[in-house]
Amino acid sequence: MPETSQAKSDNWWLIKRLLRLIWRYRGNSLKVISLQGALLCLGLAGLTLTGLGIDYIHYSISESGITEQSVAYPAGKFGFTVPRHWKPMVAIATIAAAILAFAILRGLLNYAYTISLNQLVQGKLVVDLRGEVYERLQRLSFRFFDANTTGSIITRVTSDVQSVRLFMDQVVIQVFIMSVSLTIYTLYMVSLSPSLTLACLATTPILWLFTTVFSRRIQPLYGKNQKLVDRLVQRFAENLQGMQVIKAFNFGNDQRAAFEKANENVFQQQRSIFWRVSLFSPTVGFLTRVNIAVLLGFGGWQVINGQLALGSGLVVFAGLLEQFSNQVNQVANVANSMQQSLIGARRVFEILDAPIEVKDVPHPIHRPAISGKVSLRNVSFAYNGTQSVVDEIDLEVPPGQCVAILGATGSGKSALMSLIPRFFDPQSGQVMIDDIDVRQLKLEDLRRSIGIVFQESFLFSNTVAANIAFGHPEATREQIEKAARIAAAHDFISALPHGYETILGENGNTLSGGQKQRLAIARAILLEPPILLLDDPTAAIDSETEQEIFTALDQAIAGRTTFLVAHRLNTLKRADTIIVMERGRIAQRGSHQELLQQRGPYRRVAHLQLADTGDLESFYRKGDFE
Ligand SMILES: Nc1ncnc2c1ncn2[C@@H]1O[C@H](COP(=O)(O)OP(=O)(O)OP(=O)(O)O)[C@@H](O)[C@H]1O
Repeated sequence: MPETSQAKSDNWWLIKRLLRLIWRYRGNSLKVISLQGALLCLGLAGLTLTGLGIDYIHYSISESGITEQSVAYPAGKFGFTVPRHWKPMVAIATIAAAILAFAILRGLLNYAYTISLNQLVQGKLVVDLRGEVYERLQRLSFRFFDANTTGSIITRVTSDVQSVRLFMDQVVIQVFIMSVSLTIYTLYMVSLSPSLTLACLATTPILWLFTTVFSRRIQPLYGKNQKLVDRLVQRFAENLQGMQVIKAFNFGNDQRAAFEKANENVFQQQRSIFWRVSLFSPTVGFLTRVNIAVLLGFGGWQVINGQLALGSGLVVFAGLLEQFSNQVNQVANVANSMQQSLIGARRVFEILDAPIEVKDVPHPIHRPAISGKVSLRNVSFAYNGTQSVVDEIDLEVPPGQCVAILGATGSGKSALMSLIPRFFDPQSGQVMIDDIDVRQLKLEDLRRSIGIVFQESFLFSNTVAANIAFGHPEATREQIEKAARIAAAHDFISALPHGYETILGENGNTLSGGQKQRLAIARAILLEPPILLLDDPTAAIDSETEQEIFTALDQAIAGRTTFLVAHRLNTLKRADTIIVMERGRIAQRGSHQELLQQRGPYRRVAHLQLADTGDLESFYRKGDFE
């Protein structure tokens, strides 16, 4: 398909989708549109009364002989008339009072309209849509987050959702109001003078043409603008997260310059949009003003020749034309909002439509109690679908056993572990728990049976207790403290100013690395899961604290199937089985003693560490090595 027709059909698809979305709010939209309808009627009534008033004054002047021209008694429109027996001042005061009453009513209705519209778009549409996007983000797999930057995701949930709102209030409702009012104004004008209507509206087709060209030109600019904003937000978020590195490497000025550049790019892009929009609105304004000149010339001539009444004819016509022009002027805003909302909507729908790769099968197996047997059968996995980072792995772990994983960085240890809680699904082979393929197990049951501690753990800006009970808010204080004791965290928590109720800073930045990891361990073991995944939890911790944690963890590991990524011999020795990974494959497997007896990577690592600590000789003396 050529690019333009592809873009056109894309836009149509988006518009249809947006209309379906808005259809959900038809009740409230109808209320808003009805209020606008009432405002339109009141406006017309006020205008008609003004025309009647002027005609009546004109008539009264001619009757009193101030002017020689004879004027016909004003004919009422829409039933508005002045009874012939009324005194002139009474009639004029009554008309003025009626105009005032309509104006007050209009003001009140306008207020109701603004409130209803705001409730509809901000209180309903935006809130619902944001909720849906958030909900979807929770269910999307890690692959989505690898492919999209945090900055882009944040702008989609914030400003792009607001752009979708524009489609409702600035496009759909506006177009509806515009079509109805333009039709009514045109009919009213035709009823007053068909020839004057034709003359005054002659410029309208040029206006439509101009608007179409404008829309086509502006849309790609909005698209580019969103991308630049994404980049700006991303840079900002990274700067905040990496503040420590920036300061440590004295890179503040360069980062500031880079940020300013991104900021400038957004500004330049917005300026180029602003230039076009600023040029478009006055041009449309000028075209509509041409009509007013025509009205004065041609309409004035009709009044002088007695073909048109002064008030209910020319003045009302002028009022209608003014309203007509105001509505047509909105075309520029509508076209602008339309392009903005289509760009935003496309980005929001990209999230709502992103495939949920890891999800429950239609009738998943419900297993609240799992014994913890884990089997991997010929499992291969590639992040990108082609290059395996886990390659044909077979592993059988009976319930309650501890498997330690050793391997060089990038050998696939984390990738292997991430297949057990289904952070990813393997391309081939099966991961089984209690002899059930994890893809058949209810995802909630699966994740509930697994406690995980990552290399670096994220803590929320909440209390210590809430962080430990994260994911299990129903946990009692007793359970929380028990988990903290097992993770050797109770003592330092008790020493905090408010103990378990101490509020942590963002990502627990008021704690040390070791303290954070201990909270993460407490969080993982809180509900005593049958399976524990410990992905090098002490990587960033000194060996003394590591020993302290692992001594405490012995109690947690006992009786649970545990996968433990570790590098230090003292930790590895605790495992029933050790597997050594190399480029996604298991290069060696066995117990500590068995592996020490074999030539291979494990023995090399052991050798190096023992030499480092000065224990190598004593090992040889004890005959641990061949
Ligand atoms: N999200 C990802 N997308 C694509 N490739 C990835 C992703 N995460 C890791 N990789 C790559 O997959 C391979 C295995 O990574 P993995 O994190 O499993 O290694 P690891 O053994 O746990 O390393 P480390 O000890 O450094 O944590 C590496 O080559 C890595 O570059």
